[in-house]
Amino acid sequence: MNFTTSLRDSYAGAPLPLHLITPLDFRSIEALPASHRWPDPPGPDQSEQPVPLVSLGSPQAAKILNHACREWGVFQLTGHDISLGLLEDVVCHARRLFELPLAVKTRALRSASGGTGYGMARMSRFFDKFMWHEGFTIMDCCSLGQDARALWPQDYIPFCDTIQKYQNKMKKLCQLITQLILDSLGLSPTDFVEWSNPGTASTALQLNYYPPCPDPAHAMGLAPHTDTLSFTVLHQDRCAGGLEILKGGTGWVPAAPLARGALVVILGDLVHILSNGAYASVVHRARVPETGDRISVAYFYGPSMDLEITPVAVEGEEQRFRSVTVKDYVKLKEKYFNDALSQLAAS
Ligand SMILES: O=C(O)CCC(=O)C(=O)O
Ligand SMILES: [Fe+2]
Repeated sequence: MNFTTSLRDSYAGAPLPLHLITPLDFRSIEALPASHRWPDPPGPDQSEQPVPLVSLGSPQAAKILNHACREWGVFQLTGHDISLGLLEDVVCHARRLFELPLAVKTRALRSASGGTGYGMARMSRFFDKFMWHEGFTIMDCCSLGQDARALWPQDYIPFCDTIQKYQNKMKKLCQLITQLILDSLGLSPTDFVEWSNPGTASTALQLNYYPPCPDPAHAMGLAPHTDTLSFTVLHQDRCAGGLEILKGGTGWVPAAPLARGALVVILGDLVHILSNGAYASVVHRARVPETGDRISVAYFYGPSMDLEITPVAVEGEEQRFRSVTVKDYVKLKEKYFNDALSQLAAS
């Protein structure tokens, strides 16, 4: 029998009420409702240097990655082998999904204690206001088939095929990124096997949709948060009005793709813990575009839920965090959200 916990199981203990799962029917809205109006979110700082660019295979890659992880907690990635065609296909399928009527999308609604399917961002319960966002989360092929069949009973296969192809490619890319990150922290090949075993890795794919908004300046696409696992690989369908990251000492910095097909890699809490705080787990948010809609595709990647993470020892430096298993950290994040890291502080 397999006792290994999956990412999906770890949500089962915290059921959500329906009003925190079902998004608004955005297409029927003519003015921004009070429930979705955020008190003047501060705007981005356009003067900051752009997010560092790591080109896989370039002789500078390791050096730029090291700098980006320490100073930014985010980098753009080019030189990967995810084709523009596949990136476009996955966005096309996401658009086809989000353009379905709400009554059809709710056939694949996330269950109260589930992690997969259609619905609001899970973090909605931590905020007073609702976000201008709809999401669709995929964790394994079993729920993917079931949800896709509920959406398109006669025609679900093309969606499943594209998603599976994208997940397979992403998993391989994430193994490579994990290796680069662990190398840069001076960890060994044994650590790499533990952190990036494709058979036990924790992964989730999240399709994000930000519909056209009557008052984008006062709406919030995704509220400020850090990602929980090792890192997230984000594909954005357009360059305007989207991802912003909070850079220490500067403020919000836009992180639109610098080149066609450039992916954004956002470091998460697990790498922050592993690096004893040296690598930033970057706070980020998504704004709503001024015009039109926006789609982003986030692939969350981490090690087995059973792996125990202990910060790397650096001579002369105190250990900032207690050791924690991935599954216990996911539980802490579910309970404390943006305060989860401080719960782990070594006393
Ligand atoms: O849509 C974006 O740019 C951000 C998405 C994101 O942060 C997430 O899905 O966790
Ligand atoms: Fe995120």
